[in-house]
Amino acid sequence: MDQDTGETPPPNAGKIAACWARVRTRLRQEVGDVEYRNWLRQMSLAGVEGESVLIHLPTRFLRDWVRDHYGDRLRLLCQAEMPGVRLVELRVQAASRAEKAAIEQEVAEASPLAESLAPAAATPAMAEPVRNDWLVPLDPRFTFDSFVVGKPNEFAHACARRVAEKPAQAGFNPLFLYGGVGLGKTHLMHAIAWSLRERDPNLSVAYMSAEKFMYRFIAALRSHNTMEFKTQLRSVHVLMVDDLQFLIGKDNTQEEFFHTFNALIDAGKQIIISADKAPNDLSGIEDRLRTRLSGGIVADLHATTYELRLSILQSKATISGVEVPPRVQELLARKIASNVRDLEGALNRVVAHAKLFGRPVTLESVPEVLSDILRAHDKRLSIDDIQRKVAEHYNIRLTEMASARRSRAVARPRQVAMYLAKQLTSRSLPEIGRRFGNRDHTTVLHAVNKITELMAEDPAFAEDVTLLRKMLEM
Ligand SMILES: Nc1ncnc2c1ncn2[C@@H]1O[C@H](COP(=O)(O)OP(=O)(O)OP(=O)(O)O)[C@@H](O)[C@H]1O
Repeated sequence: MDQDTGETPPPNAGKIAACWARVRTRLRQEVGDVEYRNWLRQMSLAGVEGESVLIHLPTRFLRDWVRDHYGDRLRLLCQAEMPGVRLVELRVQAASRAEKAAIEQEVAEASPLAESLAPAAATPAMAEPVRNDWLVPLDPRFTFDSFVVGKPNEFAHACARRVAEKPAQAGFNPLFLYGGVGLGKTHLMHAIAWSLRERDPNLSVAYMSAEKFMYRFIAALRSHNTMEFKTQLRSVHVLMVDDLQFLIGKDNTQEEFFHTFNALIDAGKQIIISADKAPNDLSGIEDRLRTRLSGGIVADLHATTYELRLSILQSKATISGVEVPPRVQELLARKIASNVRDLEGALNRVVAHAKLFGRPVTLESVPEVLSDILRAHDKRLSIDDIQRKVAEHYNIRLTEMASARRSRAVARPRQVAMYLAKQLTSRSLPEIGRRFGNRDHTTVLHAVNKITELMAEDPAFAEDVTLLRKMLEM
């Protein structure tokens, strides 16, 4: 009689149990103790039905994990040990008391390697994930769906997707994301977390900034509660730490992070780190930590390209529900090249303005709404730039800008260039004159007045000059 269930086991149950024990042993030998302990030891044999072996696992996440990572191997071992068996069926069901006891027994007999893990890491985490709100403040906007992929971020994005689909895979652990400010590191980390939690709500995913890690650690030290801090962190399945560069020079916190990192990686948990630089360029980080940080995959987010900025604007404009004409998107994508955060900020302001005043977004209204932002991002236009662009536009030689020739074919473009130099740079009239073949400031003034006049008289000419100006401003 089974003491746990009160049922009489079927006659061949002993034989099947022995076969199952051999399957487990062989699996353990093949994958190693650490991997076995993390992913496989909670399997329990539920029986054999026809040609199928039924195996229970306590959570959907574990069931999927075992199926995806060990399914084939498990089937082959079962076929080898149990004649007549062709299939393995994995089901989600909590283990009975007897099964739990067997698992505990197995943990007690675990290898020296498993026992040498930091004590807190030995907590069986899979069945009872520790939930701590401070570990997971995720931004609902930062998902894979809202992340726009382009050349500069496609590798980092592909790595993030991979980790979200198959966490803790060899070669992808840790995942180290780096890049300049506002390029999407945090966004990608949150997207991984959302994706993992969507697939298994029981999975405990911890996301925190390195700064938060430090404050929590210091608070734990002060309250003599470091054990709880360690236990909380080491019981998670996936740990994400954002802006690791914050730990530079914080020796004690770095040391603690190093131990947490090791304990989790050795226990087969996934770690995701972000920083502003690649591990090798993070000066002030201990060499041993640097080495471990580079031990998985390192992916960088490059500065955005015009095309990516445009795609991001298109995507965010659609979400905003306000019509943002393509020309306005092009203007913003050209002007605000620093990072996505700034680009988003500019778009948000344009959208908020349109909603508040009920006015459409136009190419004319944007420079006004964003005057401060655009000024800050203005590339300093030089008189050289203007002369080159104007000469190119009117198909004359650049040297004509400074020549003494007075024929209309060169004099008018020269006047346009002087006019634009006055409009688009902060140079004085005498300074501009000097750059146009040492002309007097009154000649520049005359050019400015003449062009203003012609623009008022001739719409086609005005359009031409306005176009030139826009091209220069972009
Ligand atoms: N490819 C992208 N698609 C959509 N939005 C993006 C993309 N890249 C960045 N963003 C947005 O830009 C903003 C800044 O991104 P995020 O906070 O992830 O940058 P970061 O690299 O973590 O910056 P920091 O180094 O300052 O922490 C966020 O609102 C994010 O949603």
